[in-house]
Amino acid sequence: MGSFSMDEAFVQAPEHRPKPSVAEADNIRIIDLSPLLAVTDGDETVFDALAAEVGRASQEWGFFMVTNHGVPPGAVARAAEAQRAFFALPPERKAAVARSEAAQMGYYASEHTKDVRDWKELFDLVPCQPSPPSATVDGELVFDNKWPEEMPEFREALEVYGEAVKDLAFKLLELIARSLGLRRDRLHGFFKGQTTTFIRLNHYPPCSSPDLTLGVGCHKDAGALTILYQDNVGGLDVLRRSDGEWVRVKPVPNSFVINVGDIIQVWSNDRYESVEHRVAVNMEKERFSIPFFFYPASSTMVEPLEELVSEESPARYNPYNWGDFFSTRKNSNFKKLEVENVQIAHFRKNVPGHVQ
Ligand SMILES: O=C(O)CCC(=O)C(=O)O
Ligand SMILES: [Fe+2]
Repeated sequence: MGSFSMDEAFVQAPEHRPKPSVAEADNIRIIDLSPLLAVTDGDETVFDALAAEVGRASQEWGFFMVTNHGVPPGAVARAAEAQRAFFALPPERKAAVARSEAAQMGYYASEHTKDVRDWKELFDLVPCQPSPPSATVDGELVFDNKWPEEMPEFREALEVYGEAVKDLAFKLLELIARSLGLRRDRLHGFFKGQTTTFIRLNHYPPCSSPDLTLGVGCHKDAGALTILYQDNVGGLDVLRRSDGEWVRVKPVPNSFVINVGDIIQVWSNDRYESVEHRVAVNMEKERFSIPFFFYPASSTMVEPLEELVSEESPARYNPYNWGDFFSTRKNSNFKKLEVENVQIAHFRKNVPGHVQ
């Protein structure tokens, strides 16, 4: 990998540093999606049972795992192989596809989460490249993929992977909608046209001081859903709601971790809450992960769904424009900021009797 050496930019405040040992999470819901493959359009019972499981997990934890999800194991293996090959390239070849503030897809080695540098390098790409002229968000962000030269297999593997995971994303979106008592396709409209969905390849090199730093600082995912592949090293920690403890999510072969994001929290008017998570690093092993950030169209106004709002349960958030939110976030991850990053809490209404 490149040359990461420990310096103060990576050091977390004492309260954010990982403890020397983090308990493994138990009771995580692992939802077997194989019944979905068998469901015919007329048979809603099986679908509803899965939706109920997704609903319970989203309430209790804000995340769950899925198996038998329909993404071919070969497509995952090839994407993971391409990822390893890319990060093993010499620094100058990675620099040739570096992302910039204006054109945000590509390679990057100094991501910040809440103003502390993450111990990782990454590569971002969009799964569905828009046809020219390139799509922009708010006239600012350019979503053009940068492909490394002389690595056709890298591009091919990630395009195939992106298509397959996109299918899973829509299945999960249907389950979430149904779990909230809505029509299966209730949320589809937000993902029409040019979405802001992107795929991130993460590489966490071994670290000499894993007690001081994090691969990704604690955060919540801002989008709708995250579909995360992780290798078998481990390091993803989630904040357990029942007791506020950090617990480690043990890698399960052929599974994905699904995070409920902030947008679903807002759409559901707080029935579901997005999960706080972070990544710990270790001294011996590098780690790889691939989050697929399922994000709506940039023009989307995010607000509690009208079906879930009533006199007894008034809207807890003011509407916000996703494109503006996203570009502000992306730019702030790019560099250190003097001000607090934009959060959904900034759009929370003061609802009488509701203590948050
Ligand atoms: O690497 C992981 O397991 C999670 C990464 C993550 O949370 C993120 O990129 O938002
Ligand atoms: Fe995340």
